[in-house]
Amino acid sequence: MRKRRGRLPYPPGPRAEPFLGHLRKVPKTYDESAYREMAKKYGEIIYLDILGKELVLLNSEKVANDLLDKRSSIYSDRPQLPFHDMIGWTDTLALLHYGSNFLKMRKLVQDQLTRKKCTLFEDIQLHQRRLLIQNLFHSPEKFIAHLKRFVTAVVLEIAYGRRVVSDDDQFLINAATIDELVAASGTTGLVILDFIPILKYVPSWVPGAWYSQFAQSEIVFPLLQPVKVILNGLAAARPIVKAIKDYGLTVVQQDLAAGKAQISFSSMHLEELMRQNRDTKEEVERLNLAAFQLYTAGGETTWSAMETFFLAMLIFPDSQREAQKELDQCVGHGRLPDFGDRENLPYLNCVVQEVLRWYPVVPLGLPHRVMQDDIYEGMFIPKGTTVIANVRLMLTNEEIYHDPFRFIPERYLPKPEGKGEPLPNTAFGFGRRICPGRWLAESEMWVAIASILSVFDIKPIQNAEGVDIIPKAEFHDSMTRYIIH
Ligand code: HEM
Repeated sequence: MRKRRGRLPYPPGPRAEPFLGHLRKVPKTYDESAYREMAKKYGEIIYLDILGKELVLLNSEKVANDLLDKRSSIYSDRPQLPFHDMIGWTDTLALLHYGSNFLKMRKLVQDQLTRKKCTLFEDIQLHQRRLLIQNLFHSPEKFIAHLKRFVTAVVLEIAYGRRVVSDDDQFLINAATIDELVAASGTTGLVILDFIPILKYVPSWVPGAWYSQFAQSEIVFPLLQPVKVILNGLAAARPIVKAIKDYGLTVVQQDLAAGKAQISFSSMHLEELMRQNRDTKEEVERLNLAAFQLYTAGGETTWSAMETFFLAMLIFPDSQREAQKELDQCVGHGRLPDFGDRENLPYLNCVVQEVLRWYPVVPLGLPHRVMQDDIYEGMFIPKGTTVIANVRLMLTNEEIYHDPFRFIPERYLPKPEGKGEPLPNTAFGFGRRICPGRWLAESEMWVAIASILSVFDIKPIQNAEGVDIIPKAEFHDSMTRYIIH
């Protein structure tokens, strides 16, 4: 353990090399078994220095809660993310630095998405799930597209009051472009890589370096092809992001002027600002970014979780049958489940939780940054350190979750039916940055999962010999995680 100028030690970690620090000691992509080994060796909190960038990895829920939750007042900043800055991404809530603008924008979003207020959006979800079921019935092979459309349509209607009516709706196209950008934040980092080739070796999970994984991948992002052709760089995406950011609120402003705006997050706040004569450029821009964040943060994450649900049902068919048995008993065959059934379907509720735990959508959470020097259990954590919660490790901790790599929904049921294991709340992050959309996400997942299982069996396709092809649980990691097809 190194000493900080002869005083308190940093948290433990591998031995560093001059200049490179721990660059060569950590795996290049997010290799969870390597980080598991590291955690076994060095413990709940690990210090790493990668080319002078100080990082602390938190490996247990206790330490994450102690720092990110209980000391939230100093652990709620985000690190500098130059590549995301280049595409004009860092003024959105999720990446915004802590400060008064963040607090105001966070309040706007959070107040709208409380557990209670989410019930206001149930009709939107019920309408969209009906379309989801119809779409799955007509073209089950396009289930990923249907899931994307479902989650995107829900958040779009909440944000802007616009109902998606066709697949070529401009809002859907914008959302798809944004999804690609989030995933490809890297490819476009090639510009920087050209200048500082050593960055290629920075592990892709290091915040701001997601690009390095994609720089070498062969993932194709069709909507972004023109961007790559023009400049092969992130900066070229900036005007696209700006245009998409402004699109939604402009539509709402036009609808309001024409007297045909539907009630939505944007219309309500805009009208309120106008009523109070507070519709300054700054306030309107904050609202614009908050609305934009609703559908960017709320789309890909929830869709990715739904995709994980399909995978789990293929690999663990017994859980599917158990949930269907419960649905048959409680809801019967004459109707689709609705939110009133939620409390009567304990097993199904556990399925939703287990999807969030089994393969968390954001396995390393979003990075936090400590705003002042701190001391934790005798260890020194310098101001400016990036703090990463290894959520995947926490949610597969054998001391908390038995047989953690298996999908076992009943683990959450009280004893003796279940094991009374804790719900995987850490999947939504920590402290003042905890996901404000968590109630909505769970509600969308619930209604989609309950409806799908009440009318369909999820089964694997078969090869020419009639043998089931069960996909592997393999994921791409970008900011969120999604399944390799
Ligand atoms: C299964 C679905 C979802 C998962 C797993 C998820 C997870 C997360 C995580 C891990 C964070 C970072 C928390 C931290 O920094 O400690 C986050 C932030 C955020 N999420 Fe979600 N999320 C989901 C759905 C949603 C939805 C539906 C919305 C809104 C409609 C949303 C809006 C946001 C926003 C605005 C932030 C940034 C908060 C901030 O930085 O203060 N999320 N989410």
